[in-house]
Amino acid sequence: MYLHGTSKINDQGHLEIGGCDTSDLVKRFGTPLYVMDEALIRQRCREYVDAFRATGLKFQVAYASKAFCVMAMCRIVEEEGMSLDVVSDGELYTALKAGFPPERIHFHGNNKTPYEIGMAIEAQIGCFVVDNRVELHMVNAIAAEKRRKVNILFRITPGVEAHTHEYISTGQNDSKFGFDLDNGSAFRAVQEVAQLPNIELLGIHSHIGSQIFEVEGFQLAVDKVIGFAAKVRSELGVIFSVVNLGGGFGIRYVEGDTPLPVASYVQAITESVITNFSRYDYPMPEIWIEPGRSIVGDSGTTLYTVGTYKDIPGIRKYVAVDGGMTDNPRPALYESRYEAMLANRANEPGEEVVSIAGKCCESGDMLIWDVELPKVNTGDTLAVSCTGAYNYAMASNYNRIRRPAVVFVKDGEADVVVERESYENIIGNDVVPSRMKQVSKSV
Ligand SMILES: Cc1ncc(COP(=O)(O)O)c(C=O)c1O
Ligand SMILES: N[C@@H](CCCC[NH3+])C(=O)O
Repeated sequence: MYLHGTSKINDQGHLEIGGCDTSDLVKRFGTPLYVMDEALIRQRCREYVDAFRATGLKFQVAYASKAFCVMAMCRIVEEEGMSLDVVSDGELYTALKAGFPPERIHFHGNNKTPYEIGMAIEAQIGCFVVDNRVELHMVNAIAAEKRRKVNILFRITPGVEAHTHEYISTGQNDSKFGFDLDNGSAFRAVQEVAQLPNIELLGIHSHIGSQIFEVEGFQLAVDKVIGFAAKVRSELGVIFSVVNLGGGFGIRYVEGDTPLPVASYVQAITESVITNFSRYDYPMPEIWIEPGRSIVGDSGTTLYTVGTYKDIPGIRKYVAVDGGMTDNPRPALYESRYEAMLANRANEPGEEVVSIAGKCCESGDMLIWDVELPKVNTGDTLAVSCTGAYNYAMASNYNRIRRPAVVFVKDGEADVVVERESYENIIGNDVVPSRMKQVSKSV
């Protein structure tokens, strides 16, 4: 397993993260356990902010909180001077409760409800990224009711297909997201804004997909954006002051993944904006981006306890852990691949190739198909790396499995930022109607 950030193998032959021995973490907090390397999260935030600062351009780096949205994470993002992108009332609520400055919050999503729009306007968030015409009119009407003028960006589909899994690519024309550039709906939307007194159009947004390793997709998107911006300026006299190029910057999950350094993505994007906008003699806009995965993905490691195993001679050996698709649905959803190691025997050489199964009643509940490990025993600790993004965020209670705790580790200290769910949490929203027969005994 590749060791990210502060992860290392210590003198006891144990995996250590953020100065904490994972064997101690397991004893203290139990498993499954999400362990987040706080120094690495902060390093990633700074890589983006520093790379933009070096350009001298106006910018905002908005963390796409959908990747991992908890209050402690919102605090880090605030402390690192970034903005925050939310896509639901739940994410907005989390950010506001964490004391995140509302003016640095951007609200995304293809179906914001009137309630969510009202809540965000009341909170005085920085801007809405408006996805479609119905929403545009809804935002204007709700803003009018509340006697406010709200900032928006238009999300456009630039017609760029990033090379990524079909389910996580979003920039192509046949997409549920955004205004189409090619069929004129984006242009008509800009025309309509002139009639909407409670809307202030700041600019345009494009997101081409996720887990992207090349810069060409972003450059193509900039090319489309400037073409559109120039047409809008010449035909409607409207000038965009913000261009948001979304997120999607890839990370190294497994050997063979070849992400670029953060600074290279930023450099490619800023250079492309400078070149293209200068070519049209267009005033340089503020550049915004929205990384999620590349801020938190490689900081996360999930620790599991090995339970049962089953050897099918000539076929494979299944090793089952105490979590699975409930804490990491990505392999089941996207066939995503992960690396793993035995955290309690981290120096021992590989002896067998096994497949890691989860504990759900579901054949597809597999975390890793083939991984080389020392001979695995019941009770070993399995560490799966790169689980910081879209794991806790997408976790479920399928089979009524309780969601694991999340700890932040840094300089030898471990702080719980999300408690392990309790049985009370599991049944907390259940209601047994009084007409149903009372049980004589309860646990
Ligand atoms: C609009 C938008 N912005 C930002 C992101 C964050 O993407 P990533 O986590 O790949 O950086 C996404 C998710 O793909 C998204 O849909
Ligand atoms: N949730 C996805 C990516 C979608 C990102 C949001 N548009 C993942 O785990 O990779």
